[in-house]
Amino acid sequence: MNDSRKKKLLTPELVGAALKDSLIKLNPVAMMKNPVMFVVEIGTVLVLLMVLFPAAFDAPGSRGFNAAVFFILLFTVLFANFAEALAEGRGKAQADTLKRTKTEMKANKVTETGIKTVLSTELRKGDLIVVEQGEMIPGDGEVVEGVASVDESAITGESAPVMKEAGGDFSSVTGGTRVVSDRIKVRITADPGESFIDRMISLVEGAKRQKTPNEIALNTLLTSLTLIFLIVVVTLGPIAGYLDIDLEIPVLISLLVCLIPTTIGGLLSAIGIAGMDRVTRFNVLAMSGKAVEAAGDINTMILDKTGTITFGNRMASDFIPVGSCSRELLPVWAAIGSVKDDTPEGRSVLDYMKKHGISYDAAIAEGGEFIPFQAETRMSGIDLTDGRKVRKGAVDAVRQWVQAQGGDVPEGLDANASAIAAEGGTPLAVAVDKKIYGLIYLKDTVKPGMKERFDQLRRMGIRTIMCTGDNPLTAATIAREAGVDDYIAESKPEDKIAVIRREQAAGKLVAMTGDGTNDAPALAQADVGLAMNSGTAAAKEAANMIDLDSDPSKIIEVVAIGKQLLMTRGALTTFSIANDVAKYFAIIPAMFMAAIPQMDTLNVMKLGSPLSAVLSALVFNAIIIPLLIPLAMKGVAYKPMSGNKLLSRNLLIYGLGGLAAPFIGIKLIDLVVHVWI
Ligand SMILES: Nc1ncnc2c1ncn2[C@@H]1O[C@H](COP(=O)(O)OP(=O)(O)OP(=O)(O)O)[C@@H](O)[C@H]1O
Ligand SMILES: [K+]
Ligand SMILES: [Mg+2]
Repeated sequence: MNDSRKKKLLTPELVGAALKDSLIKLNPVAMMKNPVMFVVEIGTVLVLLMVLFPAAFDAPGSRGFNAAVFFILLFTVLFANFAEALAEGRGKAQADTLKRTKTEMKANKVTETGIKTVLSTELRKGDLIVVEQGEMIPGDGEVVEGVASVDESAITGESAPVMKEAGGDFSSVTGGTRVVSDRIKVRITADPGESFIDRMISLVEGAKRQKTPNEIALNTLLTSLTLIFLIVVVTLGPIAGYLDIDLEIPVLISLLVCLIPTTIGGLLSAIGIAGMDRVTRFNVLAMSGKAVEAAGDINTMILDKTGTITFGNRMASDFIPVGSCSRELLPVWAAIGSVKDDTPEGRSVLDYMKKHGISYDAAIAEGGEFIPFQAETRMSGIDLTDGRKVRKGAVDAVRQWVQAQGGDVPEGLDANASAIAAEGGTPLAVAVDKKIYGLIYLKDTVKPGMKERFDQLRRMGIRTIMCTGDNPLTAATIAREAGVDDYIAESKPEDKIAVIRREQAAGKLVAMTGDGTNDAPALAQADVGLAMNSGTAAAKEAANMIDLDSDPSKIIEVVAIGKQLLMTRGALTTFSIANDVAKYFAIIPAMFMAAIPQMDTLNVMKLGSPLSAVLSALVFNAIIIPLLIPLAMKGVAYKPMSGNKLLSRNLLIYGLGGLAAPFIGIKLIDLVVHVWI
């Protein structure tokens, strides 16, 4: 998949398929979706009828000229179709590659009577399966038991295997990937036909591609312009008749086609498709073009800390006893409080014990009531059968829990917690009933290169806010180290949504990246929600983009592509309309010159003859479309700078360029055409 994604823009196969598709797209039913080009198609058919049956028309004019007009018009439509077909082609090719990886697989389904081998297509949401080392994971799901390394290259193109484990934010697995070591039990989360690969196929195929609100608005504008020029040209006939000038229908049709915005009309959908495709080539799946466009206008970005800005494997790296607790006792209670905690943090406590050969009596925990970690309480633990309650969690949460029972806070707790936090670590307090025993030092590191990436975002005019459930001191340290603009500590899932809503209420567009189930509501609320592929199924479901490489800083590229998409569309619209204005000056004087000699002052271009003027303008109008296909596909050049600067620069280049290009182009074409007629 990744290989095909990075393929060159043009291959002979892609061009061949696009040529064929351009003919198929001539079907008027399909053409009607693009009103500008549909008008050109109707004109083409009319002129063809005049070439074939001149006797049926009042003033058909010269047959040779009409035939020339017919061919140029036909190519105008074909060029526009070709642009769209070419943009769609890469996605179709990718979809074919994906479909080939989607073969039927065997699955080991867990049933009441034991493990049964079934076909992957028989699996339904909620089914439990077991996947052994070397086997393909037969469907999307969440690991409910075990840890395994999984080769996800089929979807991400990345050959290094990734760890998947029950409980945490790294529990979701994708059908079609392979377990390279160990064995996991997986609960299936998607019915057949609704899997991640299925969604990916329909995405790259563009099967569900819908016009974005921006595209619809632009289309309405282009259609209105077309309608206005249609009225102008239709009324021109009688006016010319009154002045005793014969304007034949093919000449009027040519004039109309030159005046209506065919350049942008022909390239509009190619620009949108190519923008989506550029996002895909960065290994990001965008669920809609709307999401990509929204990314181009983002003002604020919300990121969570653990796993996004840091690596996210918060591991117990040290134990710091406080008060009268001994160095030996603290890890034991921490471990007893973690025996059933299958979050990465909880498991890391048990790993520490194993690694350092510290033994403890796990039997104490037997029969106890496990208290799972919750983002709301920020604690986890166990209520033992003898009545003792063990808790570990965020320092202030545990402190409050102890104080509520009338317990005291030992000296040194805060100082030690602050010391851990100041290093960017997360301190977890451990308590049994009324007594706090000490701290677990959870270590995590900031991913490299974060500072540069946030600098880049700042230059694009985007403010970054880190939202974390962690304490204010740890949050401040990591925020400083990573270089975010602002941070919010001790935030619960609803706080993230509140921040997003607050920004949105101030008229800002908000992007959010996340991977956890607790991020899902915020991902859904944000204008651009980018979920990590490593994240939970809930997060991926809620988001409108998924990063296959699970690199949250990738949002920077997505924003750049979104901006580039909006700019490309704006630039080509400006160019197209400026072009049409210039064509007006080429054709109108030439058409009326014979009858109104004063028109000659307007005839700045001094074209060979009225007929060669019309043909030259029409040829220019047609060939500008294929000439601009590379720009439409690649997008205009983008550098991080303020929106206003970019806008004025583009207006200058594409507005003035659009005015000048036809004068030069039409004059050159006329020099050649004039020789023939
Ligand atoms: N397994 C656990 N048991 C007890 N407490 C935990 C556990 N995991 C985390 N905590 C505590 O709860 C706090 C909130 O954790 P959580 O994972 O919800 O943060 P978050 O909202 O996802 O933010 P971020 O991912 O940005 O750090 C942590 O800072 C830590 O103090
Ligand atoms: K035009
Ligand atoms: Mg988290």
